[in-house]
Amino acid sequence: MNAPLVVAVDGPSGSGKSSTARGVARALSLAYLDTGAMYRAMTWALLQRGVDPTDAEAVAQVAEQVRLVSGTDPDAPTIEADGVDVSVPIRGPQVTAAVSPVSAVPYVRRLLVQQQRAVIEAAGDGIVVEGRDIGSVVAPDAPVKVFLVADPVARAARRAAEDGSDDAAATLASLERRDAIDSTRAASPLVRADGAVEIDGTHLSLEEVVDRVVALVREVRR
Ligand SMILES: Nc1ncnc2c1ncn2[C@@H]1O[C@H](COP(=O)(O)OP(=O)(O)O)[C@@H](O)[C@H]1O
Ligand SMILES: Nc1ccn([C@H]2C[C@H](O)[C@@H](COP(=O)(O)OP(=O)(O)O)O2)c(=O)n1
Repeated sequence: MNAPLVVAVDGPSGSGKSSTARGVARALSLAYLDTGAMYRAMTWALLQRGVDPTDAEAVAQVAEQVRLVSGTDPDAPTIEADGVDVSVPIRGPQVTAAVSPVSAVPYVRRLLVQQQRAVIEAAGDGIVVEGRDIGSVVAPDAPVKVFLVADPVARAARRAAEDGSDDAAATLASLERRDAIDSTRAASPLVRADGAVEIDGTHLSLEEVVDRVVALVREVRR
């Protein structure tokens, strides 16, 4: 059996990774994996257990107990932690504020990268995987790698609209704080992977971004 086709979509917060990856998966009948949801679900489970997310040693000690299950249907992605559907609470402000330090802990990354590779191997025809280190660490051999960027002000405005917040300045500050931690951490920082095609979605519609990625996939499939 051939290895599944992997489409890696990386980029900073709010650049459009989830929407683009789901759109591409739908257009090409591929599976979809949101690795950010896994880091968020891990963070949720640690907070539930009373672990201080900035205490790297405690985080590493408890992380192994957490059982995550990711559903890969782009029309209805799911994420469970310890048997609980956490799709809603992982988007809340407590998890958003705590996820960057948790995802900077090398042991957490080792655990989750292992699980992500298992999901990729189990994907039939192929899978669109989105996150920060997919093209650089999780699937460096992916034949299609996209680095999606957008102007921070546009990213914050989109995210604030999505969250129903009228405080775009606060959203921008939170997003820039997370960008800074995610890009400067020692373990798998957000970088443009070797061979990744950069797409700037600031002035493109979601459909245009999806079409560009679909075209990249069709090129490698020819
Ligand atoms: N090219 C685009 N044009 C306009 N809005 C977009 C575009 N791409 C994404 N969005 C919107 O921006 C918000 C954040 O997108 P999302 O896919 O969640 O980003 P990420 O996964 O990178 O955090 C969503 O509300 C989404 O609908
Ligand atoms: N492959 C990944 C995916 C996400 N992360 C971290 C970095 C992010 O701050 C958090 C949350 O990721 P998520 O993609 O849900 O964040 P946004 O929705 O883009 O704001 O997880 C990571 O370190 N590696």
